[in-house]
Amino acid sequence: MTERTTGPTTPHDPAVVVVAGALYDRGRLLAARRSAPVELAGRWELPGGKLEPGESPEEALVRELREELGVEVEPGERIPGEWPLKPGYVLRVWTARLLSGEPRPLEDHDALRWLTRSELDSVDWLDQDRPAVAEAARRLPAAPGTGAHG
Ligand SMILES: Nc1nc2c([nH]c(=O)n2[C@H]2C[C@H](O)[C@@H](COP(=O)(O)OP(=O)(O)OP(=O)(O)O)O2)c(=O)[nH]1
Repeated sequence: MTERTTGPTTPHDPAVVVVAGALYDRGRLLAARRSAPVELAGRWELPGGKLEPGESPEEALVRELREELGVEVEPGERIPGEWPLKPGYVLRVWTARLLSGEPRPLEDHDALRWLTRSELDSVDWLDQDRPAVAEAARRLPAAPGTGAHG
């Protein structure tokens, strides 16, 4: 897909909102490795994309995860907070539950991994995503059958 090279042009322009999903399945969180643009390629993120005009964040999330991963998801709660990305862009994160399909890196990504809480540090997250991932991890349901709590 095309990459916008500029964000808002004046300080009064609202930031572009990037909606990303903390997609949970069986006690694991989905991490996606970016394949583009070059400055982000190879680093890991929460899949998602830009909110389009007239769309709710939940609609954007469902659309982006369908396009990028080929799955249907049900958005849950917003994870409180807003994280700055490049100038003029902010990241907001919603939890999401997999309804159908097995995620595949169809667009923007070249690898996916399901991570348990103890595996979260095993991938090289984008720096700007780390606080969001930490918040997402706090909400990670315990893996079934582990007896783990908290
Ligand atoms: N989706 C997503 N993008 C992120 C994260 N962290 C981060 O810096 N970004 C950046 C990468 C991109 O510059 C921008 C989001 O653009 P995108 O390329 O994923 O969104 P999109 O599908 O709507 O874009 P486009 O290709 O249609 O232009 O935010 C993240 O966790 N998730």
